[in-house]
This record gives sequence, C-alpha cells and structure tokens, in this order.
Amino acid sequence: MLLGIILACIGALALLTILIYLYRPLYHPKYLEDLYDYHVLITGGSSGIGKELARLFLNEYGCRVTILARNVERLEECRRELSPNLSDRLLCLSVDISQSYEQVQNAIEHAIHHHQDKPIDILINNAAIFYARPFHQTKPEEFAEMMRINYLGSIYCTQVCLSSMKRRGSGRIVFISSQAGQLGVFGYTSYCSTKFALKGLAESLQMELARENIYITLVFPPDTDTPGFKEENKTKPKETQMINETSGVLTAGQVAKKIIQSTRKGSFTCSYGINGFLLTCLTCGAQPVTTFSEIIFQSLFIGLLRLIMLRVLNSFYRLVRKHKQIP
Ligand SMILES: NC(=O)C1=CN([C@@H]2O[C@H](COP(=O)(O)OP(=O)(O)OC[C@H]3O[C@@H](n4cnc5c(N)ncnc54)[C@H](OP(=O)(O)O)[C@@H]3O)[C@@H](O)[C@H]2O)C=CC1
Ligand SMILES: CCCCCCCCCCCCCCCC(=O)[C@@H](N)CO
Repeated sequence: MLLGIILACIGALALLTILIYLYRPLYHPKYLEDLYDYHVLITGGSSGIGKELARLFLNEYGCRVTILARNVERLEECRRELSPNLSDRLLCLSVDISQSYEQVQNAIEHAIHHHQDKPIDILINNAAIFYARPFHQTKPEEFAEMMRINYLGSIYCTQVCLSSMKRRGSGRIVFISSQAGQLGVFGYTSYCSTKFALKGLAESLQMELARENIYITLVFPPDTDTPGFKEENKTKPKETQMINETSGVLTAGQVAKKIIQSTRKGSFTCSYGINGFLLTCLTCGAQPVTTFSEIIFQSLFIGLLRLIMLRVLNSFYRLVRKHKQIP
C-alpha cells in the first residue's frame, strides 16, 4: 500500500517534470536593472502616453531620450516642460515618421550623433492617430493614412533601430497597440486594423529576434486620458464610448509606468486591470510566453474566458442594436 503511494507520487512528479520541460517559457529575457544613460527613442513623445514615458525615462531613470513628433510648437513646449534646464539629455526632433524610411533614418542618425554616438537601446513605437467613426463614414484615404502612421511608421523606426541592436546583441522594442488591438469595436474599423497589424508584426518579429537577445513588448492600454483621447471624444459615436467604458479610463502616467516595467522584464505583452488581463489571456493565440504563470493561466482558463467574453459581446451587440432606434 505504502509502496503504491510512493510509486504514484514518483510517477506524478515525473509527469509534472516532463510537462514543465515541454511547456517551459520560450525565452528568458534579462531584467534591465539600471537604465542610466540608456538611449530611449519615443515616437509621439510630445503628448499623452509618450510624453509621460519621456518624463519617466528622463527624470526617474536618468536615460537619454529622443522624441520624434511632427508639430514643432508642441515639441518645444514639451521640451520646456520636461527639461526646464534645457539638458542635452533630451532631444526633440520634428519628423513625420510615416513619410519615408529615409526621413526616419536621417532623424535617428542625428539623434545618435547628438547623444554622443549612443545607439538606440529602447525603441517605443507610440505615435499614432485615432478617431472613431463608422466604416461607411471613413474615407479610403483615411484608412490609408492611419495605416501609414500607426503601422508603417512603426516599421520604419524599427528597421532603422534594429541593425545596430543586432550588431550589439541587445535591445528592446515596444509597440503600443490598444485593447482595440485585441477585439473589434464599433467605430474602430480603421483603428483596430492598424492595431491588430502590430500584433502580427510583433509576433513574427519576436520569433526572428529571440536568438539576437532582442525582446519585444506589445502594449494593450484601455482608454487613457490624453490630448488625443480628448480629441477623439469630440466625435466618438455613443456606441464606441459605451463599449470602451467597460474597461474604464487610466491616466497617461499609470499607463507609462507599466510600459516601463514590462519593457525592463522583456514581457511579450503588457495589459491593464482585470479586464485587460483577462482579455490578453483570452486572445493569446500563438503568442510567445515568458513566464510559467502565463502558461498555467492560459491553458486552464481560456475555455471559461470564451464563455464570459460571449456574454460581454452579447451586451455590446444589444447596445449597438438599441442605439439604432434612437434617431
Ligand atoms: N489615449 C487612449 O485612449 C489610448 C491610446 N492608445 C495608443 O497609445 C499611443 C499614444 O496615444 P496618446 O498618448 O493618447 O496620443 P496623443 O494623440 O495624445 O499623442 C500622439 C503623439 O503622436 C505624435 N504623432 C502622430 N502622428 C505622427 C507622425 N506621423 N509622426 C510622428 N509623430 C506623430 C503626435 O505628435 P504630432 O501630432 O505633433 O506629430 C503626438 O506626440 C497611440 O499609439 C494610441 O493608439 C492605446 C489605447 C488607448
Ligand atoms: C473576458 C474578458 C472581458 C473583457 C471585457 C472587454 C472590454 C473591451 C473594451 C474595449 C475597449 C477598447 C479601448 C480602446 C481605447 C483606444 O485605443 C482608444 N481610446 C483610441 O486611442
């Protein structure tokens, strides 16, 4: 009897070891302890989430920061706010990242030169435009423009930064997607597509880069109180607004803080709050994993989460139908 129990225990242990071996995290990024003097490039760093990221990297972590955005006045204002003593550790450059690879390349070369030839250690692809509008009211050129900025702009910046990251065998690349990059939402046909595209990009690129010691973080914020969000709210359809409210509104500072944490860890995903966590678990698909807790949670709960999501979706569809009756 005792022998039977011992054998069963050994058997269970062996099975567990095999399972743990078979289903181990795919890679183990090194935690970035000390970010001092890191060169961080933030696209769209003159406003909202990007600006909070710049503030933290600059003032809390002692990084060298380069910001790329278009509007010169906004850049100048941001420079005065983040670095009143006009430190040369912050460089603000005016460039439209969606125009061409060459323009982005020139700007980044200039930034590297400015920061004593320090290549980019962390790239944050944050710049984007967004507005919510039903499909039939969105012009074809608007689809193209959003894709050019939100998706192609990220490609250009990433391509420019990658060659030196590969040479040095280190680097972190962040893509700011959105919860709207995890599920389709009324009014976001153009925006969701650009954010879903980033997910395909991030997954494929991580598979190419794991052997280079370069790690990607894909960020899924809910609504965040930023100048862009205020602008979006002026014309946002009621349906979109009500659906988004399910996940609440965060401050740009809250969002930025967690982006930095996840980037230091090298986590593939970064999400917010309980809804964000569940949504990321539900939509993990074939994403890479970096921790055992993700493996366990995802494998045990996805079925249940699907059922919960169907209930939530049902309420969204009801809401959309109901609004049709109001003239
Ligand atoms: N706020 C929210 O509710 C949420 C936002 N997100 C995502 O977070 C990111 C930041 O959003 P948020 O802080 O609200 O945005 P804001 O609109 O407040 O700021 C956007 C920034 O991007 C810059 N930018 C836009 N187009 C270009 C371009 N072509 N070239 C260079 N820079 C550009 C803007 O500067 P300029 O116009 O001068 O170029 C600005 O600095 C975006 O990717 C957004 O999709 C995700 C979830 C929720
Ligand atoms: C099983 C789990 C249940 C989860 C519930 C899911 C709720 C989804 C809400 C969608 C929110 C979309 C926010 C987009 C914000 C954004 O990107 C714009 N502000 C533009 O920037």
